[in-house]
Amino acid sequence: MSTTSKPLLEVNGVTLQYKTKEYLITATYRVDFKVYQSDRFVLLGPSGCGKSTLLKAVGGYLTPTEGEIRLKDKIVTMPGPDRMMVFQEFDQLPPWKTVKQNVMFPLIASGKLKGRAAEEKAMQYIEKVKLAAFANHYPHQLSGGMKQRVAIARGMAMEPDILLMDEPYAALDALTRKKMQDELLLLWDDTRFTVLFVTHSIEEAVKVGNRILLLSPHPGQVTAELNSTGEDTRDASGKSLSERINTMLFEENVEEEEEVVHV
Ligand SMILES: Nc1ncnc2c1ncn2[C@@H]1O[C@H](COP(=O)(O)OP(=O)(O)OP(=O)(O)O)[C@@H](O)[C@H]1O
Repeated sequence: MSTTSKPLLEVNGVTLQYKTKEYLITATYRVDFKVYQSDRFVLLGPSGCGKSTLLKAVGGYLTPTEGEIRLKDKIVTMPGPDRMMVFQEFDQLPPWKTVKQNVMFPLIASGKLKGRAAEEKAMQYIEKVKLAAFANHYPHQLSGGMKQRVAIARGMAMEPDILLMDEPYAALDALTRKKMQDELLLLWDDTRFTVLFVTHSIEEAVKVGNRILLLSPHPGQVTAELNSTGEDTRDASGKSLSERINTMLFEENVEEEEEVVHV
């Protein structure tokens, strides 16, 4: 990330609400952050602080009540191929499609490419994630880490500006989760994609992110923004980054009732 370059994604004073006839829930309140090219930007905060809601808004599935979201200076108003969501649980790859067919699918479904061109583009990204030898395999023949690479290749083949990942490892056991995080970082070393990553694990945020945005409990507001080297380094006072984050997130928190305003 270079602060002198222009941000890729800007979230400016974004308030997000869920409104129905019966209720109004404020999920985030006036959130600001900027994501730069090749950032691994993590949204971190307790359950219910609005991380997924923010990601949905960046994806264009939800319109801010207040503020704006800009991608390459253009206001986000709807979903688009410039923002690809990498789905939670990589078993969502259709099992009846081969690796190549899985990666080709969004290219064809979106009308971006057809036939041979779609196949070539898919193969280009399958090679990037080092799965060329498995292009004709089916998802059940792959390890979890390989499935993750297919899911990322599928997102990257669309050549989006940013990949969106919502708690991708939440359902995994600790060992598999660690492996998947390592795989993601290796892949990032090779390709330098930009990713906006949601988690509520401090450990995961410190490892996966180069920048971490801390959100307060419901409704989510920015508490702090921190850099991470990937190591849980100690500062001059002897406190590790994860300890400092833990203090910032939880020290003064009292368990709060969800704020539901009946209208
Ligand atoms: N579709 C919805 N309709 C109404 N309220 C919703 C909806 N989705 C989320 N919310 C509410 O918005 C708030 C933020 O939810 P969100 O899922 O964004 O939080 P989160 O930080 O991603 O939580 P978690 O870590 O548990 O996934 C919560 O109070 C939640 O109950």
